[in-house]
Parts: sequence; C-alpha cells; structure tokens
Amino acid sequence: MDVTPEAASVAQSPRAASISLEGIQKRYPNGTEAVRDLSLEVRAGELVVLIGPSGCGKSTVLRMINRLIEPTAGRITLGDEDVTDVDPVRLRRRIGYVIQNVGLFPHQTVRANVATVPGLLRWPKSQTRARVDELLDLVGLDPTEFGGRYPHELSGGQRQRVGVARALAADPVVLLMDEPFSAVDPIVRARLQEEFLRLQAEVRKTIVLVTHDLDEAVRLGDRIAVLSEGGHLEQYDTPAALLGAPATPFVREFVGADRGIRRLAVTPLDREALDPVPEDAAADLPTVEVDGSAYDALAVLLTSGRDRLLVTDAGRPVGALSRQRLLDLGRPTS
Ligand SMILES: Nc1ncnc2c1ncn2[C@@H]1O[C@H](COP(=O)(O)OP(=O)(O)OP(=O)(O)O)[C@@H](O)[C@H]1O
Repeated sequence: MDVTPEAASVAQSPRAASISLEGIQKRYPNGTEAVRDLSLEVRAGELVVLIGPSGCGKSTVLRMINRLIEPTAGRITLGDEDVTDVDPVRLRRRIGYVIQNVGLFPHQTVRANVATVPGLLRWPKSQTRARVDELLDLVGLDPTEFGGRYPHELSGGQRQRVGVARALAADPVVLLMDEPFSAVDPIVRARLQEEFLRLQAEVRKTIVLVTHDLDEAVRLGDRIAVLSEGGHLEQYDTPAALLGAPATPFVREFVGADRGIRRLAVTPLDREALDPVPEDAAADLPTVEVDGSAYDALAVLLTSGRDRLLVTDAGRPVGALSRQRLLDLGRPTS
C-alpha cells in the first residue's frame, strides 16, 4: 500500500490532528479588524510558528483555534471536525494551551496543577497520578522533588516546564503556545527551547506557537508563517526557505540584513557539497561533526583562524570545507 508522507505522519501520531483555517476573519466589537482573511494549513505532528510585528493578530489567531475568541467569518477544522460544531469546553480539553508566565494556579501544588484536565475528565486517581509523574519526568522535573511544591517555590524555567506538562496532561491533539518562553532569561530560554524540541520529537503533537523572536522561530519551526497587520499571511515556508528567499519586501525587512547568518544555523553540512579530504594537511585542520550546521562550521573556522576545516562523522573525516564554500551556503538566493 502506498502511504503519502502526510498519511505516514498521521499514522505515527494518531493523537495529533491537522488544523485548517479557511478565510478566517475577526472583527472585535469596537470595530478593530484584527484578522481580515487568513487561510492556513497545519499538518498533523507539525510545529508551526506564527511571527509578525506587535498587534498583527497572532494571539487572536491562536485563540480562535480553541475558541477563546469566536471568528466573525471563516471555518476552522481540527482533523475533519469543524471546531464551531464542538462544545468549546470539550474542545479546550483536547487542545493544550501554554501562555507567557504560564498561568499556574498559585495555591495548588505542581502535581495538582498538572492534573487539572485529567481531573475535569474524571480520570481514576491512580491513572492521573501515573500520568502526572510520567509528564513531570518528560519535562525534566523529578516528581518526588517537585511534585509537592507550589509555583512560587519554582524558578521561571521550572514553572514553564510545569505549564508544558499541564498542557500535555490529557494527551491533547493540538498544543497552542503563546510566547511560551519569553518570560525567562536568554540562557534558560535556549535550554528550554532545546528540551522542547526533544520533547516534541517524542510526543509529535501538532503545535502552533506564537513568538516575537525570529531566532526562536527559526530554531523551533518546521514551518514559519510571517503575518503582517490584519493577520495578512506574507509568507509560509520552512525556516531555510524563508531566510533564503523572502517572498515580499515586508518579509525581507522582517528577517533583517543578518538573515545570511541565521540561514547558516538551519543549513546542514551537505556531504555531497564537501571537498575531498586533503591527504597532506588533514591532520592539523580544525574539525566539525557532519550533523552540525553551517553555522557551527563557521564558528569553528572563526575560532581557529583557518580557512578550511575537516568535516567528520563520529570522528572519521568525510570531507573538507573551505571558508568561501561555507559563506556561499549563507548567501540568500533572492
Ligand atoms: N478584545 C479586543 N478588543 C478590541 N481589539 C482587540 C482586542 N484584542 C486585541 N485587539 C486588537 O486586535 C489587534 C491584534 O491583536 P493581537 O493581540 O491578536 O496581536 P498580536 O500580534 O498577538 O500582538 P502582540 O505581538 O503585541 O501580542 C490589535 O490591534 C489589538 O489592539
């Protein structure tokens, strides 16, 4: 039987649903047209980032997906189900929601916070307890050490992890995240992002994440939707395509003059593009592992002051890369 890549990804993640927005509009009662006419498809198991300037309608879009806000026109479907046909409270139990500063219940322990939705769904106590422990482990918090603490007894990063665990508790088909990592300092943020990518590789949820931070979008997104005022979709593409070929002047300006550097971070070291291992000088060249990015290779070159490096696979040389070749990788195509 032939299986399309999309069907295969659904098969591997039966608990993730695709999302489809068709001609969505939101006009607030005061007349503000926050979103004029937006159509967007998110595949099951995909992590899509919404990015754009302040006020362009990102949060409005996110909150229409779980019906915290009702669209004034258009259709939103999860899998093959129209969300307007579903009771909003039931809908929200199938959609995890993580917001900036997390919104944990301050007078409840970490365990009780994570158990919120299983509690509403009246899961048996033993099942809830097992699920809560499993999730705390999954987000890197030891349940024995942290389960009984209150939110004010945690660091910002730990609170953020509890927020993610809580959102995943009832195995939602979709996870919506609004600036989830913006309340922590840059170092914690980078670590949370890395952990989050590992977590996503394991749980493979359909995720829509809103951020202001282009580096975060490039690091996390399978695809990035760049929005301008009124929720207008300027470009919807992979990070490499977005940085390599901005589709409109707005996107070009938004991704900035340093997009070449950013692009290196999402450019893999293509084995086909490597020069042969030089027989004479290989021993004293600096090295980078082949599963790193072109950015990693550039960092090695800059630190070493050399103009060529050796690319290795588990320590064994597989090719060489010159500085010029490396810089060409970051050159935008338009
Ligand atoms: N309840 C509301 N009533 C009226 N206008 C609103 C309401 N909520 C948001 N808006 C307006 O809708 C537009 C989009 O707001 P939204 O919060 O979706 O933008 P955003 O892109 O998420 O912004 P930010 O990045 O600053 O969080 C803005 O002009 C905002 O002022």
